[in-house]
Amino acid sequence: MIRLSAAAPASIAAQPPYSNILYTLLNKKRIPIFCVRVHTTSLRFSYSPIRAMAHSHTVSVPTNQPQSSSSSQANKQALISLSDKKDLASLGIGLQELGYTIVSTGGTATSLENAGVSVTKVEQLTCFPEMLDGRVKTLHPNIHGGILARRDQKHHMDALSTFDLVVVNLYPFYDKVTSAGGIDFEDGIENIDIGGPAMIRAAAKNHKDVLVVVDSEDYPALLEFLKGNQDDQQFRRKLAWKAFQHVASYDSAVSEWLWKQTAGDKFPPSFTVPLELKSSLRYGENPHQKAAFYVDKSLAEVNAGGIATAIQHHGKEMSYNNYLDADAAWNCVSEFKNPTCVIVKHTNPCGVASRDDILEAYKLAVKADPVSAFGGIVAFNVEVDEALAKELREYRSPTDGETRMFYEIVVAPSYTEEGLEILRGKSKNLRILETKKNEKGKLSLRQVGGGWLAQDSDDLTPEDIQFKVVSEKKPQESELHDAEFAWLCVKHVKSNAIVIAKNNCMLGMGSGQPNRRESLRIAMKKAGDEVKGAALASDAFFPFAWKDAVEEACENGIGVIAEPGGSIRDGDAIDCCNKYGVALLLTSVRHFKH
Ligand SMILES: NC(=O)c1ncn([C@@H]2O[C@H](COP(=O)(O)O)[C@@H](O)[C@H]2O)c1NC=O
Repeated sequence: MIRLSAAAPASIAAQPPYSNILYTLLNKKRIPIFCVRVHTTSLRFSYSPIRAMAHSHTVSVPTNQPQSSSSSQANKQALISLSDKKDLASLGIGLQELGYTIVSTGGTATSLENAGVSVTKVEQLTCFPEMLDGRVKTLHPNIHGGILARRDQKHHMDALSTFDLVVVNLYPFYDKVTSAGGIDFEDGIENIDIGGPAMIRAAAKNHKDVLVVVDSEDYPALLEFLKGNQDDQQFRRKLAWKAFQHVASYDSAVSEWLWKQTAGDKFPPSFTVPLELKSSLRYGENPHQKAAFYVDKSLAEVNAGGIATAIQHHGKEMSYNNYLDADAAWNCVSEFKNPTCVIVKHTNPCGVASRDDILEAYKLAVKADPVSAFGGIVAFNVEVDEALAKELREYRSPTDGETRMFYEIVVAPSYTEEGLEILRGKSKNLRILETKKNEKGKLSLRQVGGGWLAQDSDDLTPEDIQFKVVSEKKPQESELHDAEFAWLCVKHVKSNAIVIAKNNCMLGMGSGQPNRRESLRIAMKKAGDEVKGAALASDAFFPFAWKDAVEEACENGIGVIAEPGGSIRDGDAIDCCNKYGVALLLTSVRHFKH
């Protein structure tokens, strides 16, 4: 072993990674390396005065580095560090053919070598082995200097071995913390990648000269780009944008997970929602509005079900309004335990029916408001089989008994093969969606000008609520059941909301009126004669009773009323119901939907 002097062979000193090592050793003394033995094919060095960390290492001279056929790629260097090694071999071979020197971390280097690609190990540049069980591998000036050096600054470039390409993907933190059975805290911490994001950010910052790739889908485009002799800053910028976005989403998952570990409030002082483009839409709510649909990639949304993750089996592409309506229909139908059909128009359920026989439920849901149901969204909480699909295809509108019902979308948790085939035959445009039941307990976010409102999703169902009888008339078992059914429906109707229901079927509803009395009148008109003895649910209390909504409902023969109560005139509502012999139930729960 000899002490290295400034007289080290110039031929070796000029070659990366030796230029780096020697630069470090001789000029800048950035790390405490003490001895280097120079062979024709290796440098042997030892470093660190700390006994526990003393090492002796041999660095091989990469004698078999293929030379580029294209002179523009000669002496180019790529840094590759990948947890997900998908398509690594083809990338490595492609880069090697282009004459790139490849520098890699442990597992990545092994995979590349197994694929017959020559690799320089990161340690050869850092003169330091991976330490702290992989917590520190690439966090070293020789790596980050090589990524961040500006080509137009001489003092940046002096004796630095630079990287032209950085390909990194990160520890699979997201997959680990969302895996079945979860992950314990210590494992979660160890799966937070530190060195990877540092390299990605450095390369993305210096994208003018350093290409950065975080997604294996981009390997083919990268190789094509490198094969061409033309630079394209737009390509580089797009990769840099993707790199920062990748790290931002990664960090948002880490921070979301960590916040949960603090047992902190449901509403953190700040948080980031990672969104991924699912599709660009033809237009927004109206044709002059451009639009796109994004899937929420938060940890809270993993396997949470819902319309964003639905599989579309058939039909025209989903539109902006289709998503809103399908969401409303699915949210509503998912809440029912018995086989149920919900038909939605403009986000309001206009038909809801539950029956053991889903065919019957479907027909009753249409019958509730056949005019509105036409062109609506039909949702089921049970599988769509051949018989149901035939009914959907053939059923004629009860308004004229002739026109076949037409729908924009059918949503269900599953379809039989036969059911799907029949629905596909109904229309080439009919969108057929399959999705999973929504999870409860999620945060609901909604945009207003300049901000977002966050709240718990409204998960309360009649089982969670006490229907307190406050009238002299006690409801019969069937009336109580009707009130509960109406209650579950009214929760999904836009305020002011009134629903009239009987025998597991919505008979009429009034939605979105600026006064409750108007909603009541609309609901009663739709229910017609069937209003007699039916249940009425109101999403919020009645501010007035006499000569107002309560009395009007009683006069028209409503059998039972369910409302939250809480008005200073609750006494009037009770007196009014007592006068007309109507049962009045107070729920103490309001279901505004704005
Ligand atoms: N700490 C470091 O210096 C470091 N440098 C690279 N990594 C990560 O290590 C992974 C690759 O490791 P390997 O090549 O040993 O399979 C990559 O996901 C990369 O992001 C690191 N690990 C995590 O922080």
